[in-house]
Amino acid sequence: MQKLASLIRAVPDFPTPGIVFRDVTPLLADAGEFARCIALLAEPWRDARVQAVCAIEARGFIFGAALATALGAGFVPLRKPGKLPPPVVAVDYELEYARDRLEAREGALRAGERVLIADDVLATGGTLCAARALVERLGATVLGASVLIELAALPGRARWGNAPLHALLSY
Ligand SMILES: O=P(O)(O)OC[C@H]1O[C@H](OP(=O)(O)OP(=O)(O)O)[C@H](O)[C@@H]1O
Ligand SMILES: Nc1ncnc2[nH]cnc12
Repeated sequence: MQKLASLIRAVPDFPTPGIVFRDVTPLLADAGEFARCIALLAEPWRDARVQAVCAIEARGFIFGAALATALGAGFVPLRKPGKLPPPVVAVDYELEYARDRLEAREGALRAGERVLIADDVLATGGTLCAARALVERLGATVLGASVLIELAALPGRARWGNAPLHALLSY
């Protein structure tokens, strides 16, 4: 885990003063560690019969799509506004440093489909909770969430509540 963690760069005061940005691009560029990271993310969900991984644009797509492949599940992108053609279903949310909206294709998930939500970073939890609301609005069942990094000083985990939440690294 130490090698993996060493490939995540901490960048102070980005994108705004006071934020320590966790840059995962060095990890993505390391073939062995990226593959190991996906295997470790998949591990707790191997027996969960995940049918679809829903991940959040943009960095969430990288981990979510690889995780879907590792779990033998489909992949459903939850996108920023104006990227998906209509009809879409939308949910508004707040970030650590911005405000945004998530959209999914109407009918992207089947009723009761077993969904794992994936993202790179859990900070305030606004994004992950918006993703859950969107998936539920589409009629699917949220099994839990998988993130690479949890920022433990922020209230993300508390906001997510009691549903399963797996984080590989905590800062
Ligand atoms: O827990 P929260 O406070 O909601 O923050 C976490 C979200 O913030 C980042 O996304 P960002 O909007 O910066 O987009 P990007 O993936 O397009 O870089 C990150 O990838 C998560 O999706
Ligand atoms: N501190 C942070 N680093 C990287 N991505 C983030 N998304 C929200 N907060 C973040």
